[in-house]
Amino acid sequence: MSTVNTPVKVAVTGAAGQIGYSLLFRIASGDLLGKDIPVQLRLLEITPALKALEGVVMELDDCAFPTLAGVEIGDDPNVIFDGANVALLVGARPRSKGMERGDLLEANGAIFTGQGKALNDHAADDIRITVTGNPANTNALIAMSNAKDIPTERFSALTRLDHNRALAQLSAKAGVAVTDITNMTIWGNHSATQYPDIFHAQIGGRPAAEVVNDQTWLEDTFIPTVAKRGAAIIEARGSSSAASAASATIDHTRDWLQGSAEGNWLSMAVRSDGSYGVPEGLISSFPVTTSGGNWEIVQGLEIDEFSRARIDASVAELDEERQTVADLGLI
Ligand SMILES: NC(=O)C1=CN([C@@H]2O[C@H](COP(=O)(O)OP(=O)(O)OC[C@H]3O[C@@H](n4cnc5c(N)ncnc54)[C@H](O)[C@@H]3O)[C@@H](O)[C@H]2O)C=CC1
Ligand SMILES: O=C([O-])CC(=O)C(=O)O
Repeated sequence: MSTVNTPVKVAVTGAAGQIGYSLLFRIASGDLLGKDIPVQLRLLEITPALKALEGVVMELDDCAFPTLAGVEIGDDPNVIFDGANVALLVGARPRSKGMERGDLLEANGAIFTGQGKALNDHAADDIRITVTGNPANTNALIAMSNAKDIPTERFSALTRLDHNRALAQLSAKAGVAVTDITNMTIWGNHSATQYPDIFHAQIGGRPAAEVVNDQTWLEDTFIPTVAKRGAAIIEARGSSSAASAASATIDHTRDWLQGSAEGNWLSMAVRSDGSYGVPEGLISSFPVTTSGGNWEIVQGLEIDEFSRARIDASVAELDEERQTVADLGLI
């Protein structure tokens, strides 16, 4: 992606927002690309937020990060995405009072059609795109559909926060370190319908569901806690997850670029090729392995009836979202 002297260009949208405030400093300090890779940040915001963003840039300057090779800011995606090697699409229109799901998809549709086109026309040939802004899966679908020259496998949406939340809940229940758990999977949509699957997860090499051996906990506590964690954070903190979302955005994109660990897999929402009965073309979360900037859906997992019903429910929601944005002419 870069020689030692050429900075990697990382574009971040919604850079003056909450997630941006946690994310930018981590990228600038080398957590995304490595401590010896210079990075140029290219930060996109809407015009009224540019002044706040200037303040964030002043703070980035004041950190004197050795890896930070420059910062560009602006409100035109055609300029900010120019030459970008990595794009983290965080900025999105939040749901406001009285807004229906369809309204939210429409409001974000305008953002992600424009950004998809701008990426198509201006990003570097090796661009990798992570969508964090909600509704993340369908926003990624919109951007992908509006960037016809970018290979579809370069688009992904974030379910790593859900994956990390699932690791944390399972490690607490089983009394093991998160590092003892492998092969966690989030299936489907980044929404309350998502399915965190511990039937294929392992704890110290044994099936996690067997180690826990508590179906009631799985159904009544684990799955709803993970799936509704975003709402619980909003309830407790008064605003949505930001530091953990930034951290997951780094984990997701770093592991995509640098490769997953041998013997483990990750959850990423990527374009379905029809695997596991997920309709082709939907951006759905799967177990994936990564290597050299590419991902592959893990094949051959046995899906029992319990898991099947939950995967199908989340995928049905994604299908409905796709239909809504298709009806709006966004894809
Ligand atoms: N996928 C996931 O796991 C998670 C996703 N999220 C989502 O991430 C998004 C950002 O969250 P926060 O940073 O907390 O929100 P925020 O409201 O603090 O920041 C969003 C920023 O995006 C900017 N923005 C809006 N439209 C834009 C556009 N067209 N171009 C560039 N920037 C634009 C806004 O001006 C604002 O500064 C939200 O959609 C949130 O729901 C949040 C947590 C987890
Ligand atoms: O629920 C929200 O609005 C924020 C989010 O996506 C999460 O924390 O998972």
